Amino acid sequence: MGSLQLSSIRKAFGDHEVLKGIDLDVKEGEFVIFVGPSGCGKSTLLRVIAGLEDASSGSIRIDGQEVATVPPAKRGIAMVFQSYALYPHLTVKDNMGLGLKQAGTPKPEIEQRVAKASSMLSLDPYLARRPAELSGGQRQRVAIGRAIVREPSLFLFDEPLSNLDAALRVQTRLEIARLHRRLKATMIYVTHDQVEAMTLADKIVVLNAGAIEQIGSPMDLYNKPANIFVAGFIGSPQMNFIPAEKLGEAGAQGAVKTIGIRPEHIALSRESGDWKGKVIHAEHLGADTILYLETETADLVTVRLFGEHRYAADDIVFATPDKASIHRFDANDRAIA
Ligand SMILES: Nc1ncnc2c1ncn2[C@@H]1O[C@H](COP(=O)(O)OP(=O)(O)OP(=O)(O)O)[C@@H](O)[C@H]1O
Repeated sequence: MGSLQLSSIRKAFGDHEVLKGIDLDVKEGEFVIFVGPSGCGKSTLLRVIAGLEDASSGSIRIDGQEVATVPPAKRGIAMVFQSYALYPHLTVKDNMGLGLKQAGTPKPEIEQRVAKASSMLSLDPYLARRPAELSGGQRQRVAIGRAIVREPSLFLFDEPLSNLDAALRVQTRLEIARLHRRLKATMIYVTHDQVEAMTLADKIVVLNAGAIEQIGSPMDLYNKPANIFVAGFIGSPQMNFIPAEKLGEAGAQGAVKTIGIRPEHIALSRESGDWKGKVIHAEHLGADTILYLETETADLVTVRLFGEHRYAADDIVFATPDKASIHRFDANDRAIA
């Protein structure tokens, strides 16, 4: 239960086409994450799957059944929103059970399903409280609990962690990962947080201006980005891009227009190396040191070194890219294998 196929999904608001023909195959039990810049259509795509928006054209099949004309409540989907969307006057327990009650589920079954979800999410101590008496993280767990009790075949999450502070985000992220392993349910999740995407997803869908740029596992996208957009979007700090002609490679390999090298794939030395440069800024993060260099070949090269290093602004250094980790792109920004 819980497979999803999207074919040629288009969505326009007036004459503004927000989704430009989306094809996607999600297998039962998969954790799929949509990422992309603000406004690229992530939330709209999720809302179309949920039935909260109608697609302008295209087909949506859940477990092989076309659902384009099936109302949201009948799609076997539960959605968790960034804003939690809890009822303030109801207790945690009643918030979690409300959907089942409205669907006419017998009371003993509601009790049993709420108890199970509550224990899974460590919400037992809070069942009698109202949302105002909970922290943001606890509220989001209640919203997730409300989704779980419905035993949907498909969970949809719309930036569920973005209202939480950094520590709670990590904790709730781990809870969602554990939940996915326990429930073995299909989950589709929208985020603009790369770390969430890289750590939770079986499969990441990178969207840009209403179209899919690439679909792949987190490590596929990191190691084999299909184009400059994906290469620049996945990985932080961002990959360095250098016009090939500046490196003298264009002559040797005519099709190569741009060279990409990730900051963590560049070695640094004070004595010798491929590119001479000057440190214009150094960020000492403890676990990492991030250096921004001005070099003869590129205006700005970002280098990420593991651990602490004593480089400072104005130091003269030599940077050497790891040859095996270089990405090459053609004139259409596509990766050259
Ligand atoms: N109801 C609507 N009416 C008109 N335009 C809309 C509507 N909903 C979304 N849009 C537009 O569609 C585009 C995609 O919006 P969407 O919310 O899907 O993007 P997103 O990728 O989720 O962005 P963000 O990361 O900022 O939430 C935007 O240009 C937005 O302004």
